[in-house]
Amino acid sequence: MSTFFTLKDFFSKQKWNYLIGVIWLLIIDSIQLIVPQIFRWLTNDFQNNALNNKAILKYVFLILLTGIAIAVGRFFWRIYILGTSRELEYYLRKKIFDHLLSLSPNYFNTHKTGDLMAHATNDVNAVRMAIGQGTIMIVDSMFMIVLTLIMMVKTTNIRLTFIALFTLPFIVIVVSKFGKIIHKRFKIVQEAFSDLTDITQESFSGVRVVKSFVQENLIQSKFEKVNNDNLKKNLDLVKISGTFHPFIEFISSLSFLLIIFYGGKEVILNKISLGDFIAFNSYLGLLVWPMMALGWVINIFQRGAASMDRINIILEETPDIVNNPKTIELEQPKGQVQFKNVSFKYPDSDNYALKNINFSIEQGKSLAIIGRTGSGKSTIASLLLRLYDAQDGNILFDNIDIKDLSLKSLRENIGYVPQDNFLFSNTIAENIAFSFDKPTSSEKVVNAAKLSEVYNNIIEFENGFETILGERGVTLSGGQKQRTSIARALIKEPSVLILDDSLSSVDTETEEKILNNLKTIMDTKTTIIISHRISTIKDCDEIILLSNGEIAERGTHESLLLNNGFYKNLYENQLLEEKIINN
Ligand SMILES: Nc1ncnc2c1ncn2[C@@H]1O[C@H](COP(=O)(O)OP(=O)(O)OP(=O)(O)O)[C@@H](O)[C@H]1O
Repeated sequence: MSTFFTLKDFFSKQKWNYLIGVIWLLIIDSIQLIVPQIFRWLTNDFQNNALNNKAILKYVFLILLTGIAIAVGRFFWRIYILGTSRELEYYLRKKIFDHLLSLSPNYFNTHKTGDLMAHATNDVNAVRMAIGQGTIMIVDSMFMIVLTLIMMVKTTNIRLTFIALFTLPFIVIVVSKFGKIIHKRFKIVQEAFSDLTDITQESFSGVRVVKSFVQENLIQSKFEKVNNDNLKKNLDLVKISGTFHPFIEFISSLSFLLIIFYGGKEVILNKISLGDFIAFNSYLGLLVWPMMALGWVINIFQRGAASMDRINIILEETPDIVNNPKTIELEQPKGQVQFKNVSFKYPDSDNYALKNINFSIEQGKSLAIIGRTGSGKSTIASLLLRLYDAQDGNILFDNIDIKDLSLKSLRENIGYVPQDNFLFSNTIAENIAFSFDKPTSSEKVVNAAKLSEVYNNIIEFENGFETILGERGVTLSGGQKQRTSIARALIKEPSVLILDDSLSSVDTETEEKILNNLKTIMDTKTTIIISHRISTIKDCDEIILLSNGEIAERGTHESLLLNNGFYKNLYENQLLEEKIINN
């Protein structure tokens, strides 16, 4: 039960709904117990020749009335208990989603999206079933067992009731043995489903790569393997559930045999009336269902508990990057950035991605970071945004250690254009205005689009800024995506703008226009440009050249050329490339 402790807030909020539902359930159960009594009266009247038309009508009316009452009552307990379990589904999904959002980026490097999706769907469903259907069955079966036993003793005698209960201990043993196996197998089934969701998600996210490399067969066979594995694990579960239920049904129905034998004898010996015997059998019929329900409850609870275990693992995960107890908010940010002896290793990596990095950018100045692929350029941006924390050294924003700033304040003041330029399946306007909680003025959106030189492309689309992007709409070209991402960062009017290789798909003419636009709006702000192209960064106030995570060269474009180092080499190679292309 401690597995479900995570849901205590939900239960304390919803306890009244559950209580009302349970009360309705108990009322209906009690009404159900009247039905065998009606049969008993009817049989006894019949046996005593007291059954006339009026009596038959009375019994028909009574049966009808109990039928209606049961139907109405069932409606209410369904609404209160099953309705509340739907609320639980909503609550739990939101809790998982909100918690995942609070986790640091590294969590998502080590956990597959498909797996997380499976938790939010199948596992949440299994918990809902346990809390909804499971609760109904446990309350229902316990109450029915107790009341039915009382009615059985009252209708006949304690001896016959004990005989009817002969099978109960066997049921308890079978239930506990099977329960453990079901728990284990259901966990395995859920893991297999996670793998299935994962491969489906990955195959279709990468469908363009799959098609262009003509690897449909490879993906198909991978899917087939996982699908097959999922089938096998489900069949293992079905086998155990398939043995469990008939077994329980068989054991519980043995009671009927015993009662027909012993009860029949008591009728012959006139110890009980025929009416009593029929009512007793009806009660036994009522008892079989709760006994079987106990079996189902165990099955459903074990599945729910297995899924809750899996969900708890996510909910217990703590974010690596959190606010300090006392955080500072940036009041009037200037955008000064300083790296002091910063060294950093990615989690689970033995090598330093950055080693002893030192630089400082004053307000209104620009810094360029250049270097071979994998030299650590993007890592500098990630550290400044506190997507990771450096193991050594300090990073200062306006002379405050970024670990002392609130994450919100720090990130709100940085306009980041990431390398992957991810855009959501929303309208272009919504993508550009992504940093605003409320809809922002279209004038701001248009202005940002003009500054990033994507405006003319957007207005050419039939729906302009209202064009929907992604799976449900238009696919932008690489350059259009990059410029839309730049607009998304510029609209924030950030104190620090980071362009991470954000002009690589833009032609040099457009690049120049964008850089000129930036010069005017960023004159009092800080710009960090990460690039492979020297044409993008040559006008920056300082350029640092990274090599294997270390600053190998630094200076202005002119001073670096005089250095005769790797930078000059790179510049000459790029000039040569340009010449070849232009010829
Ligand atoms: N999440 C991560 N976990 C482990 N290692 C990582 C991670 N991200 C990057 N690295 C490694 O850190 C090093 C620096 O990566 P980084 O992305 O900063 O390079 P970069 O200079 O920006 O490269 P590029 O020009 O290709 O974008 C690389 O060796 C890379 O493999």
